[in-house]
Amino acid sequence: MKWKIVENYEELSAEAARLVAMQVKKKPDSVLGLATGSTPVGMYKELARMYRVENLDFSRITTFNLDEYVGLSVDHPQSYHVFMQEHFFRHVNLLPEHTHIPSGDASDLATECTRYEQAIKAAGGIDVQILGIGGNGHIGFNEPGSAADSRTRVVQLAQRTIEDNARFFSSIEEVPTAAVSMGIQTILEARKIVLLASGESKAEAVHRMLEGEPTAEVPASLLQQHPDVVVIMDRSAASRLSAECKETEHARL
Ligand SMILES: O=P(O)(O)OC[C@H]1O[C@](O)(CO)[C@@H](O)[C@@H]1O
Repeated sequence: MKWKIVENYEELSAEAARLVAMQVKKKPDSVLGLATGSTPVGMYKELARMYRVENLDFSRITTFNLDEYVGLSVDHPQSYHVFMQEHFFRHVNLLPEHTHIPSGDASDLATECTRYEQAIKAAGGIDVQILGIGGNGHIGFNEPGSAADSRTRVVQLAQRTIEDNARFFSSIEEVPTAAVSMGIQTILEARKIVLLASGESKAEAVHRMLEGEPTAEVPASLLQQHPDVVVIMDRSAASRLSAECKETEHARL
């Protein structure tokens, strides 16, 4: 894995957007894997600026989101469908039929998961997958204990994730307890992975991801087996890395 430590959230967002923009220019019909959560919001804002000001063209880009809450309709204010519209899709020239997010309110969720996997394959697989990281080391909604060979499926959310995400709902009781999520294997099949981590609350997970043994207990550590992962983190997220790890950052990128 390669990593880069930047000063703050603004720099993290700019660096992430720069990597995505490079991909979009290099391959205008790229397939991007997208993430929700607060971390990538700044990256989406910067990409929207690049579209407006620099004519970065998304018209041939296809996107697949990592996950969606079970039970929320596509127009629920806390659904990831609405999140993506608000933070990214409506600000750029992505075609609606090119954007994909699993349906968390499908009547048959198992069929929905299979359909989603097939859609990713039919699109030719994911070129660049953007990831955040949970405070417990989850990626997508693959909570600790998720199998390395897991694919898109219904997952139960860990108590910590429910607590972490309660800030987006009016009460913790409203946070869904399950989600449809791409699996670890689905994520590992992306040709390139860019993981973003910001803030002290991610420091322990980042340390275990980069410096711990790969283990299903820290799903992000399973990324160590992927040949092309870039981690972009700010100083607070990097605060628990060993001195050696911090010093080698540039050599490793
Ligand atoms: O960026 P945040 O809001 O800290 O969320 C981190 C992670 O949590 C999730 O939003 C799910 O809880 C992931 O999709 C994301 O990667």
